[in-house]
Amino acid sequence: MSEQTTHDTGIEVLPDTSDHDLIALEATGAKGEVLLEVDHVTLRFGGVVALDDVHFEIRRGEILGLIGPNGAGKTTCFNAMTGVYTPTEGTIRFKGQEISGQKSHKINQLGIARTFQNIRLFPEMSALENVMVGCDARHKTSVLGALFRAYRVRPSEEELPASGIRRSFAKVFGISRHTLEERAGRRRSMELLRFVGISDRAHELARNLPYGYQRRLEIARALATEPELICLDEPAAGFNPAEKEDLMGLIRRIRDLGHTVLVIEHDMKLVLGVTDRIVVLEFGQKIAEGSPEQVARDPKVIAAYLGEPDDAA
Ligand SMILES: Nc1ncnc2c1ncn2[C@@H]1O[C@H](COP(=O)(O)OP(=O)(O)OP(=O)(O)O)[C@@H](O)[C@H]1O
Repeated sequence: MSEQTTHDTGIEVLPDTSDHDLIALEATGAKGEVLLEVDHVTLRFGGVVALDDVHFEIRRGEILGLIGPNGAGKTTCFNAMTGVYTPTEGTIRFKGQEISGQKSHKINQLGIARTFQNIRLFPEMSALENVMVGCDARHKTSVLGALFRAYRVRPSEEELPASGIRRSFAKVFGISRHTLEERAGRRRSMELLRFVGISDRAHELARNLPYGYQRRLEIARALATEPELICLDEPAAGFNPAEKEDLMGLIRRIRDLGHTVLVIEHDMKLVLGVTDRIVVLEFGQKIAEGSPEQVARDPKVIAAYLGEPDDAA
């Protein structure tokens, strides 16, 4: 791992995070196939039509940007996809299965994780513990199994204690599945912290971490649930240009690990620079969809979102 560095400007730059031992997500489908489908979704809050017959697809392996002016319906769309709201009309399918109306934790188990515009961490837990909570969601041991260490399994050579009576005991009686899962979760959580570039403060309370670290910690925690689709809600909010540059690299590396990425972002440079495709909303309706180049040239997008045509360049 390289050391944390500082630009001449005094801007803190996080270390290169490409050096990690994370194993890529096991592929459960072909790259490019439809992973999630927002199928003609309308969502009303009383008289407000937050989403109006919105239809688009997210393909496996891509980085899709969801953009639009304030109040366009982006967050509502995220919330509908992650079980916070149920569409008034239309449906949402993930890997062909209808997920609209399902509970958030169930949708997470199916393989969708998200971060929030306003960071939501466990402030009194350490960075590492926050990520371990995400890993726990993948554990097989039940609460009773964990309490009574009910299931014991034969450990591999690396999983055995180094020496002494504990090693002999573990060889004869095995190790509880809960203990092994906990150790594996701790190892993986540390790798995830390294992956997002904040392992140097793994043991600090989340509430004491600098803002940029907290944002990355949210991403690490979401990744800990091993999502096939990770949804990032304004991940660059409050970042300086150097941090935005780092974030673009991180988003690409998340995709390279096998995750599909959906990103809501206001920063056009970041969106145009990192996404494969972009969907544009305005007043709850989809007004454009295409490659960053196509979207940046689209007169409707320029008028609605980018302001003057010069801004789109
Ligand atoms: N819980 C709610 N109750 C009533 N209206 C809501 C609710 N959530 C969102 N809205 C309205 O729905 C519309 C879409 O809001 P939404 O937050 O999805 O937009 P957005 O594109 O994410 O905006 P921003 O970029 O400002 O976050 C807005 O008019 C908003 O006021």
